[in-house]
Amino acid sequence: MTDQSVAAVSLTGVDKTFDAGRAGAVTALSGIDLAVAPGEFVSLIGPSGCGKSTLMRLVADLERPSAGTISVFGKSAHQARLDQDYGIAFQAAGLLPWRSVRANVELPLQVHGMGRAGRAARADELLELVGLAEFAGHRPDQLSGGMQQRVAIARALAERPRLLLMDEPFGALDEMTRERMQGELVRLSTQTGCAVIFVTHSIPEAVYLSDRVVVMSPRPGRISAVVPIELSDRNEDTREEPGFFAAVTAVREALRARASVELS
Ligand SMILES: Nc1ncnc2c1ncn2[C@@H]1O[C@H](COP(=O)(O)OP(=O)(O)OP(=O)(O)O)[C@@H](O)[C@H]1O
Repeated sequence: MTDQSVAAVSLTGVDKTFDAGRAGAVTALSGIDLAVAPGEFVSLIGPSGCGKSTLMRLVADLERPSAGTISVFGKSAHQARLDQDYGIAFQAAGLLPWRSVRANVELPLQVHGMGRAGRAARADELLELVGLAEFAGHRPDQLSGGMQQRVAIARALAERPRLLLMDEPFGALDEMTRERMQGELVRLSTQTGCAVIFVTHSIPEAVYLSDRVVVMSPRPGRISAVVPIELSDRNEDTREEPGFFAAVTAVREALRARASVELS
């Protein structure tokens, strides 16, 4: 059972500076405070270079913060990575080219000792979900970029994680597939109660998916606004509803407000 009193992810006073050689130091993130509750869906949005991917990489323990603390379900980011407390779907699909699509999806289950029949059943279910059932026997390089991305999402979901870290996972998908995947992701996160941190450049996507949209600004990367999204439901009609447009406008204005401060 999930302990609701412990944040899924908590960042406190987090800074990240990169040493960029002769170009000097780059402050990618400064003073980041963010807590994501168990089961909460939070999107990160902001202009290119504002540190969205860096923030995700810190949570996933692929980078270390220069200052501040990060915890994942009350553990250090490092321990959470060792314990594989989350599923990851990042921009590059990161599939193993020599394994079939099915074997890629089964990989985390295999690593954790699940038997052959259980793995196969779960992989079938997930490949059905992402619309790739008939490609189970293909190698990743026989699929388009968007299809590879869907395999990566299926793999991230394989172990029913209580946290998903997703960095522009739908960026390479056509609009119709993207909307279908958004619907599936909402359904999945609601059904499984998993928390999600989701990086996107799309305002409507962030609004459709999220409980809160975190708006970031660059140089240095900071959180400039947090917009709560209060939609009663997410279904096929949601994108046509006045509440949806109002939320899109609120996020757009938060992004614009920041851009106009920078230009002035
Ligand atoms: N390994 C690194 N070494 C040096 N600088 C880096 C490194 N990784 C990121 N940066 C810098 O940190 C800043 C934030 O980069 P990051 O990729 O996190 O931004 P982003 O918001 O995800 O951008 P995008 O929307 O374009 O994907 C940028 O200025 C980038 O150049």
